[in-house]
Amino acid sequence: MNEIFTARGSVLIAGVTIDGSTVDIALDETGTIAAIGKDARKTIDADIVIDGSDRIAVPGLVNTHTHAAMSLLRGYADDMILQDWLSQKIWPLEAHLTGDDVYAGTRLACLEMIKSGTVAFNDMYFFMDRAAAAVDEMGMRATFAYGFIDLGMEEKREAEIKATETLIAHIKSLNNPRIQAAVGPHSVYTVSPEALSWCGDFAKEQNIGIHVHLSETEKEVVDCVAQFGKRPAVLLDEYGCLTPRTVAAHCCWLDEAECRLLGERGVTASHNPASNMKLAVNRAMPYHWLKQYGANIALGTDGCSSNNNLDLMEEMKFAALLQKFAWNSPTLLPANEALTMATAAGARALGTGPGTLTVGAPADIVLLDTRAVCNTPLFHADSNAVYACNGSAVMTVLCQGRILMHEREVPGEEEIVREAGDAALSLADRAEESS
Ligand SMILES: CSC[C@H]1O[C@@H](n2cnc3c(O)ncnc32)[C@H](O)[C@@H]1O
Ligand SMILES: [Zn+2]
Repeated sequence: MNEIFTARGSVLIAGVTIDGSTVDIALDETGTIAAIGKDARKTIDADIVIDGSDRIAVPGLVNTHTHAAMSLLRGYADDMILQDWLSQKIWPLEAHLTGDDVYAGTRLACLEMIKSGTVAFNDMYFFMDRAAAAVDEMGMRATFAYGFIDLGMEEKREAEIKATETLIAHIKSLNNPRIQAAVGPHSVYTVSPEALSWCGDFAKEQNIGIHVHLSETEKEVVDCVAQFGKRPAVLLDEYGCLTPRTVAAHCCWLDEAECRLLGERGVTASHNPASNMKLAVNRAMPYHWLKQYGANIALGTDGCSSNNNLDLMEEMKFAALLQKFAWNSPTLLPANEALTMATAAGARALGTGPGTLTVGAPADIVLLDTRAVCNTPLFHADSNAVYACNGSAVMTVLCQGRILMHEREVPGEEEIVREAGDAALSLADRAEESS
């Protein structure tokens, strides 16, 4: 293995481009940005030197909504409407998932995210202790929520409460600053009011975040109003589930008052444009209202079964294009805002630092290839990053100062891909046999 992956200590990224200027970035032994500037190399005696020529440095990307191990379900069921897709294909297959599957699927997801510039993600799924083990090995950051679904059944609710408590105790016991826990009520259509209330209280008691799907489809809103006499965001708020540490995924069908509510509560709205377009949810997240009312607006891919990849570079372009198209405004969501959604807003959502390249920030850094076709010509780096490039322009990735990928090499790639491929086939076979 290239010793750049095993060496530890201070790092110098020499002569890299940031905002059109050539600078050095010096990282200390704790993985913090110690200095940025023309002479930053003089501030440290670097143990590791990365040549930054022909590279643009941007902050590491943050994926604020995914189900990482669904990488195993990539291409398993496409071109369906959401409710049928979940109830006929996804949930029956997920019933056969094992902890080993989630470990293999999460490693594959981490590999894919690292290769496209993502350093941190917000995950909601099952067997999350195994997902956490995978993330620890891969060197990324993640926040894990057990996907809580009780469907109004008391017995199931008790089991989901236990599973949530067990996961959170486990994650806290790891005492790993890269790995955090959240409470994960799946949605207002799968979680009872009693359970939502428990989730809100428990998140507050544990001082952790909440990860929830919100207003993904019109049906969700119509059914919620019919059943509870209020819209989904209002219902979540009533049970204490809208907080500054809540990440609400999708938010497609929010009305203006709900956007104001999310802004007032300091909630993060995670925009998932590829998944929304593929599942044809028929309305784009109202970015303009959420921005107007001060919500934190970040970006997510959703799972690999509705995207079907985890490339947040691509997702920035989908976000900018979908917003312009849906709201008939070519000036909406310009490239620099798409980059902010994928970096600083995501980092704020998960509490992983400022999500900027600034002194004192965690060294979560991505180096893009200036020689790539997508960066030629290079009039505006933000424009190229959002509209022209995808994850293949990412050359080097650091998380907390540790080099996770260099010159597109990630240690263990072949084995990760092979094991995940085998796990996916075996999972599909087990589901097939039992049907
Ligand atoms: C209980 S863990 C998460 C749960 O959510 C399912 N899921 C994946 N994508 C979506 C989506 O777009 N909307 C709703 N639910 C989704 C996933 O398969 C798991 O069962
Ligand atoms: Zn989702």
